[in-house]
Parts: sequence; C-alpha cells; structure tokens
Amino acid sequence: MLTLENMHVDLGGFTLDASLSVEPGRKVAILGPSGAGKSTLLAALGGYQPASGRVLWSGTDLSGKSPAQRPITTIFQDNNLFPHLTAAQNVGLGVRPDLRLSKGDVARVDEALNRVGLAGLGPRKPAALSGGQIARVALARALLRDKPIMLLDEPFGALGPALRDEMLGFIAALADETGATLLMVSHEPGDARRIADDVILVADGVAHAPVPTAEIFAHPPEALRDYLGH
Ligand SMILES: Nc1ncnc2c1ncn2[C@@H]1O[C@H](COP(=O)(O)OP(=O)(O)OP(=O)(O)O)[C@@H](O)[C@H]1O
Repeated sequence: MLTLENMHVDLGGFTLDASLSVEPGRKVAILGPSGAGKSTLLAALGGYQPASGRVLWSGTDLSGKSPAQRPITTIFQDNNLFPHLTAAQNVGLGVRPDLRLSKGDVARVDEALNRVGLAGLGPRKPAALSGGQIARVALARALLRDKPIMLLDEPFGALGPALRDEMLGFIAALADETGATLLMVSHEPGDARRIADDVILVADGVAHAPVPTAEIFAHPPEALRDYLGH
C-alpha cells in the first residue's frame, strides 16, 4: 500500500495537501485542471519536491529518502533522455548510473529494448528516433529500474492519437505483467477511462483519495465536472 499521510507541499503562493492511499498494483490516473498541482504531487512522491507529512510504502517511511532510494521510478513529460548517449546507453542508466555495464547488464538492456519493440535501434541517439521510439526508450529504462511504483507525468503528450493509444495499452500491459503500481498524470480523461482502475482528482489545493474510474465519471464531483466542461 502506498500511503500519503498529511502530505503538504508549499511552493510559496501554491500549496497542495494529500492524505490518501493507493492499493498495490492499481493503475491510477491523476486528473485535474491545469495548474492544480498534478505534477507537484508526482514530484513530491518521487522525492524531487520537498514535502512535510509522510509517504509510506508497505509501511516503510520514504520521507527523507532521495529519489534513487525510493521504490519509485518516474517518467517525465519530456522522457528525459540524454541527447549525447545512444538509446542503449540511456536504457543502461536504469541498470547502472555510471554505465559500467557487465556483459549480463548489456544483455538485459538488449532484452528491455526488444521488449518495447526497439530491437536493433540501441546504437541510435535520441535525435535519430521518433517521438514514439523515444517514449519507448524511457519505458525500457524504467523497466530495468525494476521499481514497484511507476510515476508517469503526461509522458505521451507529444504523440499523435494512434501512437498515444498504443503506448497506453503497452504501459497498461507492462504494469499488469510486472504488478507495478502506476500513477499517471494525464490531460486526457479518455486516458483514464482507457487504462485506469482509479482516479485521483487534484483540485483546489487537494489531491483527493482515489475513486474507481467508472464511479467518478458516472458521478463527477464539481471540480471534475468543471474540468470536463459539463
Ligand atoms: N517552483 C515553483 N514555485 C512556485 N510555484 C510553482 C512552482 N512550480 C509550480 N508552481 C505553481 O504550482 C501550481 C501547480 O503546478 P503543477 O505543475 O503541479 O500543476 P499541474 O496540475 O501539473 O499543471 P498542468 O496540468 O498545467 O501541467 C501552479 O499554480 C504553478 O504555477
């Protein structure tokens, strides 16, 4: 169980509060108006943004732990690949940040690239890859990090509808296969309907407890109704 106990983020002029729990293995969409604090919530969970209160995973307190020490991997909006490294090297960072890879590590990188459909593209640098391929490299790296919680901050925002749909299906299948707990920020309510078990609504300075997706769309709270334009 992932539990946020009185989490409070103060950005000076903007505050976000969260007290909620997410069951392990759930796929959760984070929805809410622009500027509501969705990215801030992920950043605080990942350890990139200081927050008071506690974040617990299976009873272990993660507060005070660095991003690398947390059982969490984050895929950011721009998929944060290093432009001077090849796809394989970018994936290899998921195994060893200093890229001193053993033969076994290199084999694992190849396997991860195969798994995301990028066999043979390891030597290419990001500039020679399409948007969808870049998203897949970021996913392959996240897979190798092998953390039980995966945070995605609108990672497919730059992709066209067909590719976006394909990547969503792919990430949902991977999460099912690995049993990872997925929290994904999205600007598309359709993404939530497509893959999320639950929705966390972020609005008015609060990240609300997750509600089953079908339920929240059947009876949207006012903040979600406004956001959906109903
Ligand atoms: N470093 C900062 N200092 C002060 N305020 C900030 C800082 N970063 C973000 N904010 C503000 O915090 C609020 C929440 O931002 P955040 O990026 O988390 O929202 P969001 O819901 O992810 O928005 P969007 O959907 O537009 O990406 C916004 O009002 C933003 O202007």
